[in-house]
Amino acid sequence: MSRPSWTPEWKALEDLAQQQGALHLKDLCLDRQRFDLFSWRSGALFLDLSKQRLTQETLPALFKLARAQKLEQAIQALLSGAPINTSEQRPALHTALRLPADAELWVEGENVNLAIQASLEKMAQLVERLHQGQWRGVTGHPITDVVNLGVGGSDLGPLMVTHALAEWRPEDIAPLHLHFASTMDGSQLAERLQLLNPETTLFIISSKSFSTIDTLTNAATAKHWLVQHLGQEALVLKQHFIGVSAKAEKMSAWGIDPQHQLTFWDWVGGRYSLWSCIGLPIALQIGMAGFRALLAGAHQMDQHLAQAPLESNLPVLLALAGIWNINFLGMSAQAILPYDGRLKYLPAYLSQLEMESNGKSTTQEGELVDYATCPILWGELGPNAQHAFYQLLHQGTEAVQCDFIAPIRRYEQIRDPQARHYFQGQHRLALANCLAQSRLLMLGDAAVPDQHTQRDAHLFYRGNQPSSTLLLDELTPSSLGQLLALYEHKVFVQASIWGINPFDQWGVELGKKIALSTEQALLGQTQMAFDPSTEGLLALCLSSDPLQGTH
Ligand SMILES: O=P(O)(O)OC[C@H]1O[C@](O)(CO)[C@@H](O)[C@@H]1O
Repeated sequence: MSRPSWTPEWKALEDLAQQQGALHLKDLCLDRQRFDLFSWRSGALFLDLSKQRLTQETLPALFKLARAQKLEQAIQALLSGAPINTSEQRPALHTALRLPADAELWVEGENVNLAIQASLEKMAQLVERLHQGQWRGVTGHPITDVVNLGVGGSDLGPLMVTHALAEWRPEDIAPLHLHFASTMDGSQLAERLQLLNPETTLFIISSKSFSTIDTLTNAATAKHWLVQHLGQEALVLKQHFIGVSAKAEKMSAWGIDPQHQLTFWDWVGGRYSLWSCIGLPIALQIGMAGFRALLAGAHQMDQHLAQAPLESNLPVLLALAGIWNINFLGMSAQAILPYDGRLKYLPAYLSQLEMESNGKSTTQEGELVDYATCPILWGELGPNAQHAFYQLLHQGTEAVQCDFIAPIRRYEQIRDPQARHYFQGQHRLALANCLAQSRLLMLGDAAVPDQHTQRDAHLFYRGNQPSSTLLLDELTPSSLGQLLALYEHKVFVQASIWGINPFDQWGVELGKKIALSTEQALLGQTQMAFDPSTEGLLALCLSSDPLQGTH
């Protein structure tokens, strides 16, 4: 495939950007048709791009670029299980994980859905035992607390969804509290262990590779804590650990009972794995029925991706708006701004999804790109960010594209009418702020005509910051599944247009290797020469290491 930047379609977009670069959003939105022209619905999601700096010429030109880059064929290759992760010679089949139970997907002579359904079944049995209070620790007490030990995709997805859907916890299950510990320095685990009872605590060691040092170090500390309090190492391993990984042999070598191992496949990328048994904490939180509803929502979006024409295909539209901003309007930052506290961990999850997937600078053909790829993506709950970094969005020097995300309806399940009244009032306030902020970012101080009488420069809002608004009818397992699959596919569409592989992450490997040799130096076990800066810092750490001599 030719580089996108060498195609006539790219050149046409550059010309368009030259002609339209000076257009301000406040002028574009004089067109009363704009909302109808630039908004679309799929299932429970409504996407509004009318606050993007798009015109009626821009989108068709972007569709031409997408077609020139063979986007439709790329989507087909993704969904059919073609080996599109070329640097690791395998498919990226997270979409297979959410197929309906009776669907078939044949990849290299095997219907992969059989193994997927069997894995879900084993997961359901473990969930059932814990929900019924039948899983007991070594002293015979039922498990009440489950700690997920994992990092990256083995932490961020389950953490985010578990938090987002906490209200969907079935009422008729045994009390079960979920906790997450990811950081290698042990701070989260140390804090948790102080509050937990070893007799009633179960750990999930969640690691696709089962070789991630962060997770294995936390797991070793957890095992030591249990054995210290309960003795009986063999029983502790059996009764207090579940393993989730693509490497069954490594779980067995660590000591996890095969009955308590859940396995998945190399063709599920870590950051795309919440749909697999890595999603065990989600199923523990919302039950298997809720977990299956999440999968079904994602499948609905997969079908939309496969079937909708590019012109009304939500992931394609979201991706193309991003391509326009990044490659033709020169924006290198993107903010994720949910206006719902339940989506607190969505920005961190999307940071991994987008930046680990598309933070690349070589094409699939091994050439250096001569265009920008993934922007720096960060975010925070919108209402909190208003009191933190929105100042930069409104008056800083950076152009930032923003994604505003909110449910339309909330708190309908609260039975007490008075409490419902107060909470729905709070949600209305959040929605009002969401719409007001995107409007102000678009229009600048033209949003408030009186402001024009102010001449002081420090009061000036320039506006023209583009944003997308994503409204969910309400936040449910299904709508969240649709939203997450939307972003997964947006990432894939952008990667396809940029000609990069979104499914590998070689850029994180070297850091892991050199951390090992650096740890050797901190243990005083290497004569290896470092650079002067690192040597200076190592010397400082070594001179005050309380563990020196005890290793
Ligand atoms: O599940 P694992 O194998 O422990 O990996 C955790 C994370 O580490 C990474 O490989 C990056 O180091 C991520 O891609 C992955 O989600």
